[in-house]
Amino acid sequence: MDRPNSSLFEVYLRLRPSDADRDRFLDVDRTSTIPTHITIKPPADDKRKRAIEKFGFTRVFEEDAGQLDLFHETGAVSMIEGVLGARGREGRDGLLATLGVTGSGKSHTILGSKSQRGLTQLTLDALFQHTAPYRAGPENAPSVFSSLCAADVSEAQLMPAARFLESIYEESNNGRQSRAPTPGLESSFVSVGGSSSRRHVPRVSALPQVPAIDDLDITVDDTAEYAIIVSMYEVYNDRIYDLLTAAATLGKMPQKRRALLFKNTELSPDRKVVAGLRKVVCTNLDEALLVLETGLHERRVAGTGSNAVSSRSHGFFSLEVKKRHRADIPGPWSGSSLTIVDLAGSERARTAKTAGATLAEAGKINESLMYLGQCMQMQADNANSANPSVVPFRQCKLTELLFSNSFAPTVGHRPPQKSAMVVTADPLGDFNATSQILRYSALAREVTVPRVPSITNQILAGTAAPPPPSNASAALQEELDHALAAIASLRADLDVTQLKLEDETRRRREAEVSWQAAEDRMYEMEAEVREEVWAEMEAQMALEQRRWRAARDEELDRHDEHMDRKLEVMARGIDIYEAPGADKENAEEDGGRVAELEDEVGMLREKLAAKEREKESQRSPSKKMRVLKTRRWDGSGMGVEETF
Ligand SMILES: Nc1ncnc2c1ncn2[C@@H]1O[C@H](COP(=O)(O)OP(=O)(O)OP(=O)(O)O)[C@@H](O)[C@H]1O
Repeated sequence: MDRPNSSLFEVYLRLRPSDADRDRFLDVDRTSTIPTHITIKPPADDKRKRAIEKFGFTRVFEEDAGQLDLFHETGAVSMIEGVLGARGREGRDGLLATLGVTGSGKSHTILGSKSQRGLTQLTLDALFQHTAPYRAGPENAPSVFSSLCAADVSEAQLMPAARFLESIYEESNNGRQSRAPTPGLESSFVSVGGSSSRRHVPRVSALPQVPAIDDLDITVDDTAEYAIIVSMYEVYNDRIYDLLTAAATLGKMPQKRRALLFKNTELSPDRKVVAGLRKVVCTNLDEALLVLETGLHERRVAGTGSNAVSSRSHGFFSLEVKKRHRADIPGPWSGSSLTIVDLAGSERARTAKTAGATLAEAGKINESLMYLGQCMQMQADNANSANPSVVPFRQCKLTELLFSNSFAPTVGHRPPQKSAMVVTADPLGDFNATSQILRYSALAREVTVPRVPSITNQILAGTAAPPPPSNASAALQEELDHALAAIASLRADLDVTQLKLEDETRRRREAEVSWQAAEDRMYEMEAEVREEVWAEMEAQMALEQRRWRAARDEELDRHDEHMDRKLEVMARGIDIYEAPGADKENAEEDGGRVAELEDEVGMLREKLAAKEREKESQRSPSKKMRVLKTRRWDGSGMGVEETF
């Protein structure tokens, strides 16, 4: 079984020492000087009758391997040289991650323990040691700091480490007037008391100092000057959260954390970056270690059934190395990042004794690790394939963060990131969970030594049937080998499919619930809208009615006035006619005139009566009416009586 020629990730396996009182299920193949293969055999009482499987890695580190072995042999040094960049050249991004079952030693490897430093601390130490003579200094001088801010491509908020650490100290002290001593000087921080958010910021001298890396040979570009910037974030429930911004709000009211985007920015068309992070410019190792401790404190941890302090999020620690040409007028800054990732434990949701939010978290963790598994499997298959398939890394935030920059960019000439994964395993731990991780992370796998099933034993032993001829037995054995290999491969696929199915089922249920809620809300909204429209229509109708009545009344009033004026004129005419002293000669002539007027009055009376009837039928009862009630004509003259 050969390892693939090339893959996106180098994959290392580290075995952790264990004193558990169990059978060992994992053995290292020692046929080569540098071990690269292991075999796992299922427990003797395995009901599923699984075969023995063999897996290949870039290298296997056995239980006695120390932190320095890992540091030297996993390519950490060449990654450091990568971010520093060759003389006159831009650097290359690097990514170092750990993957494994909960409690298998991921955090121990990457972050160390109480007594030992991990790959992160060793990398920081190496970077600060070797860039010391070439660092732009002082990094926090206003001109350097502002040029670093201007050169940032990720919409970040940069802050000098001293200010960042001071702000945390003061804030966590609930506004008490005290200043944090400058980090790096003897004992940076002491216990912070007097508030409900009491916390202890570690003394640098209390952090592990071993192993040391004094004799390291690292190539640095001596024509350049450097600056080192630290940022930390986590992927929690498929969202990216800044750990340093959260740390800076300690002691304040808890705020809703803002999820960040992983994207190409205007200034970063050639690679994706986490946008909007808080980044801390560190001038020395102690500052960087304190920032790391502060971010780690933020990272969510909780006791689960599988490990007392299991990481519930995928933690990312990013070391950005800024570089520019050293000259009287320095050149522009370029930057490369070395990202160190502590992946969450892969305990299965159903085996972890978790509940509520923790169960949901376990679901998300398993989901993202399942997608990671698919990507890892695909990259291993692709490495030796003439027709490589597309690695499906866009399925979740975790795989996007890990894989997006692993391919040559379509814009610019930036080399793709160099990546390494350290898979950790406990050879005396949980066989099912460990074998699953090994299956999808290994660079090569095969079923080499099939377990002979009991029926085969019987056939070969000749107890159940007459012994077949020896060549027939060999053929049968070979056939069984193939069958078992096929079964093992199908089983691996089944595991992945089962996880996928569980995930799909959960998603379907969630979708159904939200669909139902949306439908209910829709009905509610429809009823609300109907009521609103109805009320609006009624109001409009009432308004229109009022307007119409007002217009009608106005019209009637105008008409009444007109009639009144006419009657007045008529009455005045009659008065003139009856005036005393009119001479007799005019009487005859006037008689004719009176007859004419009488006719006209008759006509007007008829008209008035008609109008009156019309008015009666239209007039509103509330309206004050003027009614012409009676008119008398007594033959000796005309009289009009008005009544109201
Ligand atoms: N190589 C090792 N040598 C010594 N101790 C180890 C080693 N690997 C792990 N341990 C110890 O085993 C315990 C569990 O390890 P660790 O916390 O690193 O597991 P983990 O895989 O990170 O778990 P989780 O996923 O829950 O965070 C720790 O006490 C750690 O110190």
